[in-house]
Amino acid sequence: MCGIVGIVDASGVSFPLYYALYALQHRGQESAGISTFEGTTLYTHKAQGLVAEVFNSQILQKLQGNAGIGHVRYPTTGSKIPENVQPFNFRYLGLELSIAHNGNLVNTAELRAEYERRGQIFSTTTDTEIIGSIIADALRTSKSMEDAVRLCMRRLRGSYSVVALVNGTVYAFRDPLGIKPLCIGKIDHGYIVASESVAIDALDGTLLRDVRPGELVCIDEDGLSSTQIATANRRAHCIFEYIYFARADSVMDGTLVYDVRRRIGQRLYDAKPVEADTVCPVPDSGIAYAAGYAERSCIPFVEGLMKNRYMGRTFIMPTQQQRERAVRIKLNTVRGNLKDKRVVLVDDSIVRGTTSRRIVNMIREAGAEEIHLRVGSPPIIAPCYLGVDMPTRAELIASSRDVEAVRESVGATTLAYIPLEDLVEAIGWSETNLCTGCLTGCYPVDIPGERSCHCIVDYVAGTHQADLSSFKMEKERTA
Ligand SMILES: O=P(O)(O)OC[C@H]1O[C@H](OP(=O)(O)OP(=O)(O)O)[C@H](O)[C@@H]1O
Ligand SMILES: NC(=O)CC[C@H](N)C(=O)O
Ligand SMILES: [Mg+2]
Repeated sequence: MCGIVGIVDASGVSFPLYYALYALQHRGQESAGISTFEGTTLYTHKAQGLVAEVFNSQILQKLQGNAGIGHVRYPTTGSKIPENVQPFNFRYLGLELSIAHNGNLVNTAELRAEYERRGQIFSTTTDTEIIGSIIADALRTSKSMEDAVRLCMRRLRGSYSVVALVNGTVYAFRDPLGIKPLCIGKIDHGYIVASESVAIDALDGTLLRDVRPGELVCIDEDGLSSTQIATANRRAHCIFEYIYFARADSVMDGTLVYDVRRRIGQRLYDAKPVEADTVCPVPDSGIAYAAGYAERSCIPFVEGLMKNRYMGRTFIMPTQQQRERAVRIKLNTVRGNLKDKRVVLVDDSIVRGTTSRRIVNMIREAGAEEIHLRVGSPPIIAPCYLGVDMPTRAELIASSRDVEAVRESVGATTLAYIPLEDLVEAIGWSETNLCTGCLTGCYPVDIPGERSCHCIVDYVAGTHQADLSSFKMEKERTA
């Protein structure tokens, strides 16, 4: 679930890109990269590590130009090797293309084989390079960016929000189902597209609207324009973005994520009330849920776990050993707030069970009398193929256990999950407009061996609509 950003700003982009990536760090901790363009030169700096480790002001000063893109990676296809760090560059007779992607394709192998047969040489093992190859190949044969993106939308199966820098113009597009988020903002001297609105906030910008599913947005020195490339009969926004991935202060597809999580917390109490002394969140993402639960139950919100602020997210770490060790360093108990207490412990999700098992144990050792675990998502029973690194059923604690067996396995006194209908209502999109694959085992794209709920996608004979007025776009969003 990487983070992407694209900026055109008349006063230079490397520092704004850096700040935007900083705001998106929670979406990918493995590597970071920026490409900018000035004159005829494409500049790129990228490496493994956190944003603050990869860049410093000297490096940023060398990334010249008024247009650029950036990426933070959380690997889903292709391992954790330096070659797979984004953005990826493609150069051909004066064409300078750089590309960054959030999402995951499910037809990578067949597309790669096809392009290899056509003579394409690949230097990474990611799905993203395929997207770049399709675009570079189309532009090389003098097609327009609109045609190149139309070809992508016809050929790619899976999720993709993409930013591309083509000779100093920034393009952004979102798959026809809008699986991964992408939004547009106005900043002082230009425009920004980013995975989440917190990146726009970091630059003191204004969120204009989300990129529509199937839309191609173009930003250059003249401003912003947009073309609808494809339309679908439904959306499929990733439900796990609302549950875990997005920052609570982001507005995503029209909804403040904090509000969604707080509403879920309230409904969690309604679904299975319990008598207790304290409501305790599992930081970070359990906090908004616990706030809602405490509000509805009138049980005091008390922090029984403290998070070490220098630790990243543990779920998105690549190996189980790293995740296990990290949970203990990341979270510690506040003993005085737990001793002899009946505690409602609220978290957003139980995926592998690494976190819950460990902290239930820690809270019990701190002297809690009862631990009632409440979870802001239904049981996660099926893998994600579309951008979250939970690839097999075997690693998901709820895929082969019922609620009672999960409770026993994590050691809680009671355990309750939010029902899917309540989660969907709290989000505000109908279930048919959400991707619920990890909760239901039914996916919005065809995946061999899995059930799919079919979607119909139409390709629009796209006319380029100049749309330079931010006011007009704002009105559109609120209409
Ligand atoms: O069952 P598990 O496999 O342990 O995964 C679920 C946990 O992982 C996530 O937290 P994480 O520490 O990644 O990030 P956070 O600080 O944003 O909550 C999530 O919020 C759950 O707490
Ligand atoms: N999490 C993501 O969006 C990852 C993008 C891409 N699939 C990669 O693995 O690099
Ligand atoms: Mg957590």
